[in-house]
Amino acid sequence: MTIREYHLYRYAIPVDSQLILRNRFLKRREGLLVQIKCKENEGWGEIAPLPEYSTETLEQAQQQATQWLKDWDAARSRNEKLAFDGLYPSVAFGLSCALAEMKGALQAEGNYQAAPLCYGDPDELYEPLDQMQGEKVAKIKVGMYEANRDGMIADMLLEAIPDLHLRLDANRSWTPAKAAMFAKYVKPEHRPRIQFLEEPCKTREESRRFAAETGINIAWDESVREPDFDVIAEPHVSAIVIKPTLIGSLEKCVSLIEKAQSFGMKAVISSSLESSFGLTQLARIARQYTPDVTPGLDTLDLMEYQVVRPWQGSDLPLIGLESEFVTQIF
Ligand SMILES: O=C(O)CCC(=O)c1ccccc1C(=O)O
Ligand SMILES: [Mg+2]
Repeated sequence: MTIREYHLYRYAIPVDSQLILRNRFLKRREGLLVQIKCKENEGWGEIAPLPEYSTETLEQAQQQATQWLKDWDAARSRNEKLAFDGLYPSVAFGLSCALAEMKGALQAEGNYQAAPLCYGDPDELYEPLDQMQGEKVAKIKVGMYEANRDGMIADMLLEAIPDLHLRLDANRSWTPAKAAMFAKYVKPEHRPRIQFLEEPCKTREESRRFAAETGINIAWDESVREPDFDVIAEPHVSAIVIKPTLIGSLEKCVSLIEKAQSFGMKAVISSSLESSFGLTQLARIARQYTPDVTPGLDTLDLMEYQVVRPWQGSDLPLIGLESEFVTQIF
C-alpha cells in the first residue's frame, strides 16, 4: 500500500446565475473536487474558478492542480513540504483546504447562518429574516435599477424592521451623482444600520468620498483582489469581503482576516458560487476565523443540486461522486 493517494473529480451542475452575475450568463457551474490521503487521514477541497471573475479557466486550474499534486507527492516522499506560491487563486484555495482538512486544522462545525441575499424584491426578505436567530442581517444587491429606488427600499426595510442591519452591494456601478441619489433616500438616523455598502463607485477614491459625505460605511470587495490593495485602517471602511476562491490559499485568506481584525474591521467570508461542497467549507472557515461575523454565503439556491456535502437546512437534492454530473479524472 502506498502512503499517499490523491484523486480529482470534476462536476458540472445546472445553475441560474443571471441574478448574481448581472448580465453574464452561466448555465452550468463547473469545478473540481480534490481528495488527498496520507495514511489514515484524508482531506478534500473544491477548485472552482468563476468565469468572468477568475483569471484562470477550469482547464488551466485542472492542469495546474494535477501537476501540483504530483510534485507534492514527490516532495512528501523526500519529507519536504510544497508551497502554494505561484498557483492560481482557486487552485491554491482548494489544495490548501484539502491539506488543512487532512491535518485536522479545519474545524468541523460551520456557521450556516448566512446573510439572506435579495436581488431586488424586498418582500423576499421578510420570511428568511423572521427565521433568523441572533443578528438580523440581510444583503441587497443594488445598482441594477434606479438608485433612488434602491435608496427607498433600504430605507423602508430599516424603518419596518427596527433590529435589522443591512449590507448592500453596488459592485462599482454608481457614478458619484447616482450614489448621492441613493443616499438622499436613506434617512440619516437609519444610516448607522447599514453595516456596509460594498464598492458604491467606479473608483476607490469616489467610494471614499461618498462614505465621508454621507456617513454610510463602505466595504472593499473587488478592491481586495487588485494587486495594489492593502488592508489599512480608513474612516468609514468597516469591512473587507473575502472570496477565497478568488483570493488564494487558506493561509493568505487568514492573513487578510487577521489584518482586518487588527484594525477593528469586519472580514466577511463570502461565496464565489461554489457548490454546496465548497460552501460548507467556507461556512467552517467563517466560524473558525470570523466567529462574530455573519458570512455572505447565501448562493446555494441558484443551483439545482447539492454536491457530495449537504448544506445544513437545504432541501435541494444531493448528488454523489457516482452521479452523472460528476466525472473522476484520476
Ligand atoms: O457576497 C455575498 O454575500 C454573496 C456573493 C456575491 O455577492 C458574489 C458572488 C459571486 C461573484 C460576485 C459576487 C458579488 O459580491 O458581487
Ligand atoms: Mg460584492
